[in-house]
Amino acid sequence: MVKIYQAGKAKKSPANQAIQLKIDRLDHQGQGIGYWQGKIVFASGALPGETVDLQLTDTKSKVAKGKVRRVLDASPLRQQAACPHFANCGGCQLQYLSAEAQLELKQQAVDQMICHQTGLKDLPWQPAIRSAGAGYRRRARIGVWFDKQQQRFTVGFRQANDKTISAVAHCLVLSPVLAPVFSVLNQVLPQLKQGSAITHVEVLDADGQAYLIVRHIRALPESDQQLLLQAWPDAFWLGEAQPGEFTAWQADYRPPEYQLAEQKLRLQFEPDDFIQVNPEVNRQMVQQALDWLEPDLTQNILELYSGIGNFSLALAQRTKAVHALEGVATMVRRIEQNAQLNKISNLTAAQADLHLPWPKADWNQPVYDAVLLDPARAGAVGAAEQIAALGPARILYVSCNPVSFAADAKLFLAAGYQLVKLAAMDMFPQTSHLELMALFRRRK
Ligand SMILES: C[S@@+](CC[C@H](N)C(=O)[O-])C[C@H]1O[C@@H](n2cnc3c(N)ncnc32)[C@H](O)[C@@H]1O
Repeated sequence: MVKIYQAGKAKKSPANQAIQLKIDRLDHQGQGIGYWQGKIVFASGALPGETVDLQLTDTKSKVAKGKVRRVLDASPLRQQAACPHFANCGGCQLQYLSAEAQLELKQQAVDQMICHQTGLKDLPWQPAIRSAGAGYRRRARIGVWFDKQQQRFTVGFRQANDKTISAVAHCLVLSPVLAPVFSVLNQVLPQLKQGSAITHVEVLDADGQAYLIVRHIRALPESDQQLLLQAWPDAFWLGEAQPGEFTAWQADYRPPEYQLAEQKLRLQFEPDDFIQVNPEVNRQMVQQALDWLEPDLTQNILELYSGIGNFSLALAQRTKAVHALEGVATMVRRIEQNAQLNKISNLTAAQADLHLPWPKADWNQPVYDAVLLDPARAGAVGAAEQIAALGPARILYVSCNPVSFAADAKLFLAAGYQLVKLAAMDMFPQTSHLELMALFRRRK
């Protein structure tokens, strides 16, 4: 089909427009909200009560977005960001608030959003699970960029809303075990023959043992591998030539694992398996799931989105039987291996895409006392109705996205469940993200 070019009306670029805005409240993504010329305006970097000089980046008929250029009247909650990379790095958007204030404002914003979406009032909030504001991340992706013209490497994180890598020498939220990564890479990369083949390095702190997974788009010669190994000999090093294809570089390599000390459990995993990023919050979260579900040895539990068995093993220790479903087949094998490793025999697992209509299967029967689900950010797309159709007395929902949680909660409420407990879990301090745990009970 021939496309005829028609010149549209010249639009005024919003990029040049700056406005003064009074901020009313924070939204669930940590952005300030204000009103201007009949539009709702989302102001990144602004706090409730502040007046800011805002650079508009996008305007539509009813909505606009912008970035704070200058705070004209600051909130008493505003503080100096602790990290020198705050202005450029894409990671920790809320550092201009204390960890306490971040959690309080995030919970308030999520409360308003859930009430608005579900029609509920007075949500049954329980005490939040808190976290240290620094050094909590056990996993991160460190970007590597080679500038051909200047023959120079940049090691760091992607800048906010940008593909450019911003040089970082120290990361506030990364586990201290992984802190050497920046100096090690900066020192060794220029010595490599094929250093420009490295696009990023994934780092992992598995209960104190550092792992470095080097993603390279061309083969790395043996001599380059040796230089990397020598630069941090206590770490385990792996190469990743293709996404998901890992080669351990050391003969004494052992797969990463973490422990859940309260439950005396060990969980092994592979470098690309999902694990919860904040080990201290994860430990408390698993314990809280047990406390809220109160499993006993007469109960059958269905667990959905089970990953490598983070909740499954702990549940199986306290119940008659747990059946775990997970979309990634390799992680299903990992649950089974982890069950063996911990001598647990009442846990079964299977692979299923839970967002498709569920098949007729032994596990798809209304025989469960409780269902635990912990979906990815998209939420339980299409699964919520199928869970409710099984009719468990209790549903425990762990969510990393309050928006998809609110949509699913609405479906559970409509299917006859009551929200009886809700708690924030500060899994990602300094960022706008908030993890939630909710307990639903079927009305009699
Ligand atoms: C937030 S993680 C939780 C994993 C585990 N509960 C934990 O605490 O480590 C979500 C899990 O859901 C799985 N998943 C994502 N989409 C899925 C789908 N459509 N069907 C089944 N599993 C899915 C992912 O592979 C991942 O393991």
